Amino acid sequence: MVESVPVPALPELRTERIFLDEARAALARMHADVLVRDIPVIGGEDNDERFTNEANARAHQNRVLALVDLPDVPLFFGLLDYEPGTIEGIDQIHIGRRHVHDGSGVPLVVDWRARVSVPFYRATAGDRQHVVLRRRYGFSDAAELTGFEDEPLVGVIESDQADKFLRAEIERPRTGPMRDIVATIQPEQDDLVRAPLHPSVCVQGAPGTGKTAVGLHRVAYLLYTERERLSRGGVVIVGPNSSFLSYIRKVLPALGEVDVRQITIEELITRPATASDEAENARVKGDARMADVLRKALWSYVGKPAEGILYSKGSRRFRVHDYQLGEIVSALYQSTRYAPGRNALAQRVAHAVLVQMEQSGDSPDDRVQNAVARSKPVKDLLAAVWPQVVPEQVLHRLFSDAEFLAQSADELTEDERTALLRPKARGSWKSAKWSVADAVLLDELEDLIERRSGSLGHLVLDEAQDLSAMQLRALGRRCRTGSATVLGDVAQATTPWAAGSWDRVLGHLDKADAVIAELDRGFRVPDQIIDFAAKLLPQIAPTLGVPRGVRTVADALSIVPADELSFADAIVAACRTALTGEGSVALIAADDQVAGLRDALAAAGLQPALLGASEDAMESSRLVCAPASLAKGLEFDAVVVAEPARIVAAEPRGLQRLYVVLTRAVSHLRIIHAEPLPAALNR
Ligand SMILES: Nc1ncnc2c1ncn2[C@@H]1O[C@H](COP(=O)(O)OP(=O)(O)OP(=O)(O)O)[C@@H](O)[C@H]1O
Repeated sequence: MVESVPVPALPELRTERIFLDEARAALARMHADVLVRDIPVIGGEDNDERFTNEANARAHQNRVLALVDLPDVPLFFGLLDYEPGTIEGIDQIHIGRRHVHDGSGVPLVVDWRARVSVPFYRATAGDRQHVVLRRRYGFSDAAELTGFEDEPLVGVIESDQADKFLRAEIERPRTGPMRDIVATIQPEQDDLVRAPLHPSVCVQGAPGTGKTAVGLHRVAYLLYTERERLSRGGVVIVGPNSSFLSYIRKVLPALGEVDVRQITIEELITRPATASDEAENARVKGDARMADVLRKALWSYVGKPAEGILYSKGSRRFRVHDYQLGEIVSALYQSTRYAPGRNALAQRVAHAVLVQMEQSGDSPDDRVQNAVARSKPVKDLLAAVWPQVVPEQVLHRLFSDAEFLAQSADELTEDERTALLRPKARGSWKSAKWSVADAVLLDELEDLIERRSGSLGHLVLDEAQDLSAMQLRALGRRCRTGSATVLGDVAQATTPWAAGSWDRVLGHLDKADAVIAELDRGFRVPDQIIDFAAKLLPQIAPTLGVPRGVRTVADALSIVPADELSFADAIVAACRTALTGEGSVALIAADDQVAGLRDALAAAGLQPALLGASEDAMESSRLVCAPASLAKGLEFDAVVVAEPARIVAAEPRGLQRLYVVLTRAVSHLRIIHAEPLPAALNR
């Protein structure tokens, strides 16, 4: 949406407005038609029928929601004039967020995802793709059509129209959650949005290059082209925390997609955390070597049969010797998951008994074999050599029994093993408390015991640079046959357990075949701010180049020294100045400084909202106080950063955190400091 376009000759604008009204009316009719349409119901009560009926009802409900006309979302944003004869019967198409047709099925608005819409994003004067003219519309915040600008592609060399619109769109003041970029997707972004479902895609991108936007539009695109395939497994977007999810939650519904789960990894791995970890503890628990530790720990429950078994039927006795049992156990050991291995042991022992029954003249059938497998001697054998275990039991023993840990974790260092041990963990595994990192280990054990069934159709991982190897494995298990879109920036990896490189991330996720792409045009952040923040790159990500800016903004960056006494006043003054401009403002500070500074702002009458305190913090006030740990992925028109040195000192990867914090501003960044700036920024 661009408001500041020149208003063209009035009659044509009037014609366009009438067309917009017609399209709106047509959408309302489509919505009404779906509302009254009967949902097919299959008779019968078994699971298949119930599942089909539920799926039909859900599809109907989603269709109804997708056709709701959102009052502040324009129905179309562009138009293409094609050379006559390019598309049968139509020379002109309006392009919008979804398809709208009139009562007789004639398209009024074509979905941006359709093949014929591609030239809207790709055609240039040098490569017209049969387009004669591209039109872009401007709308008010209430979605009223205010004007349009035409970009002829015939008889011109190249035009910078697109850049003008892009800049206006980026700088349109923010009022809360993220909005879509469907009207101004750039060619390099469009490549990724429209990449096929398989293979998976991994995008490394500097701050503000549009990774999150690309991921969300890609989901909308894939749901358009592959809806059937994806509806079976579903699509899930995993984001770093609930503030971030709240920030992105409106993008897909605005694109007509209402059936995508957007959750944190903790919500996906559904064990609620009741304990917390020190950073070093969590780092070890997230390390890829833990997969091996858990595998060894679990399989160490399987023992060597000390004696054979005797099965009695009437007056007859059948014996399976210890060496025979040993051979069966060895053949099954680690050849399958733990629980099916246990079942197979019972069946194979029973089979050995059956063979003896046959040799003695009986003709036993499957029922007899099952009865033997469930008999007391076989049950006793299982309890002795292949006991039933649950994940909590194994993990609790690992953390509380130093000898057991040492046997299972020979690849960990002594210090790492010490970090895992809980000296006071005396009680039973049933009453043990588990942290977020433990939940991921329990998830791994669960899969080692019994293979997880089902697979998502598509998984989007945002800020994936922060995930541990063990988290990535857990995510990969949920998407075994589906594909993934992995988004992130290794320079923004703030967790001590971060996997480190995209090759490693993709390996742990079991998507090593993914295509790795890079976005390097930073749309969000003005050049002056990018160049300043990029001074940190040689220290935090020496292999990455400096992102390319696309715009400069007057007075984008100012650095204000203060002393301890005037520090809070300087923050208040900077926030006040920022609020004189349009759009959103954030004060970002080290987590332990936020409460005090928020009080100072409140005492000065500025009424800031606290990010993380409620889902709608970013909508409830123009001024938000953001703890540095929650700023990732977010953006604000103006940002005030308090005391960079405190942000750096707060955590092991403080410089990475500072890089994140410095790259949140769309127009203005003010840095207030009483302590010296970190050395890297003074270079
Ligand atoms: N093609 C575009 N048209 C308009 N705005 C865009 C475009 N691409 C990106 N932007 C804007 O740039 C900003 C950054 O986008 P986004 O949050 O997707 O970037 P990111 O790469 O995920 O950033 P970060 O690494 O900081 O999380 C958003 O305001 C987005 O709307």
